[in-house]
Amino acid sequence: MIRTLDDLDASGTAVGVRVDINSPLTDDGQLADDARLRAHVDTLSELTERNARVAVLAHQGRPAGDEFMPLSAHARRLDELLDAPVEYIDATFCKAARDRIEALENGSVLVLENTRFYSEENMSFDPASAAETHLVDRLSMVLDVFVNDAFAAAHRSQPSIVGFAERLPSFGGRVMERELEALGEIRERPSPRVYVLGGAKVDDSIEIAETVLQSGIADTVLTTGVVGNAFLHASGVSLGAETASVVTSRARDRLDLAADLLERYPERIQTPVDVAVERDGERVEHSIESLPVEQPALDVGQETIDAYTEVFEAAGTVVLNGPAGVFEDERFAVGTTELYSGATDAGFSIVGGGDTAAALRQLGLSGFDHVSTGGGAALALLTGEQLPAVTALDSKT
Ligand SMILES: Nc1ncnc2c1ncn2[C@@H]1O[C@H](COP(=O)(O)OP(=O)(O)OP(=O)(O)O)[C@@H](O)[C@H]1O
Ligand SMILES: O=C(O)[C@H](O)COP(=O)(O)O
Repeated sequence: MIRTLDDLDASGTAVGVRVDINSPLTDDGQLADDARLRAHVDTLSELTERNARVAVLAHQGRPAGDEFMPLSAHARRLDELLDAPVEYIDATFCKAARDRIEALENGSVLVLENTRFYSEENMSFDPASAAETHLVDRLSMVLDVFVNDAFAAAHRSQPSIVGFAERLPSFGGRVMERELEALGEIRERPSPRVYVLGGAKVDDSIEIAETVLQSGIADTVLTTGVVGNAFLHASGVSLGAETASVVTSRARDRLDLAADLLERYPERIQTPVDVAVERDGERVEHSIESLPVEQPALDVGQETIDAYTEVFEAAGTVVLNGPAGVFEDERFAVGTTELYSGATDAGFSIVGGGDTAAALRQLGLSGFDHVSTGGGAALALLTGEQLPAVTALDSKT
């Protein structure tokens, strides 16, 4: 069990808070979505209301990526979202940054610059080595305690995620606490547990299917999206050249594993029984028996939706990751809309995945028991992995 804000006497202390506000950006570097910022409001407000001096640490994008940007827009948005004053400095751990932290008034917030502007933050370290990095070493001089609220980056062993717990009294923030509570005890959630794997990360999803089936975390895996097409292809269904080419370009070396899983778990993996394609500008559905067709399969069809919805009705827990079709096009958002809505009928429904959460907002879907802020971190927990951030916090409790 990690220590939480309930265990922290925050008043007057300088608290370093690692958050994950890595967000989609517009072409001119503005925030396209602020969901991850809003998620951290509880933790940050609680600390400022309790008179702490708060230094926010966060990353945005990856080096050389399109979204590798300063955190100035994030700081402006946090200033709007929080009642406390929020400042920004384009430095992370140099003397100027440390002086600003020391000069902070109780109850105010300073957003430090993108941690990934510094090379060490883009590498993996064990906690003891992470504690020796320049970022952790220098910030530890001016911080009294550390709060890790960055659940969505908890699967990374980067200095700002795992290093501070070696140097400072460390606690999990409210996002970290809530996510671990909802996702950490997946084996305790009511069965049958059903995983719906869609989207386009085919190799990852095939591996997840193997882990959750083998470990018994999932009773049933339902496949949709390109993942569903990949399982169909692996089972020998001739989908047509276009769909097969999307599948093989996405699944580099895991199609054999998909075929193997279908043989090992014939009763526990379901593949689509029909698909939707575009013909003359219209959505047209085809049963699997009537394939191949020339056009690419862009969504699951109505019979698949009905069959999967029936599985949800008897499910104790449903975990969904990845859209069921090309939801960006209204004609092919049917599978995603209906399956995600149907899943809310299960005893407990969990949605994970950064793009998935964006799809839900775009399609106006809600009513889930838990929508995770994490993509990779959520899936890592839902396949039973131990997260480095949690190990670091745990070891110091
Ligand atoms: N049948 C299909 N053919 C082509 N593309 C598809 C199909 N079904 C879904 N997609 C695409 O998959 C993409 C999303 O897949 P992705 O695996 O990135 O989702 P995610 O798991 O929510 O993401 P993340 O793991 O990054 O949070 C969407 O852009 C959607 O258009
Ligand atoms: O968006 C995410 O999943 C997290 O912010 C982690 O980002 P990363 O995959 O670039 O480490």
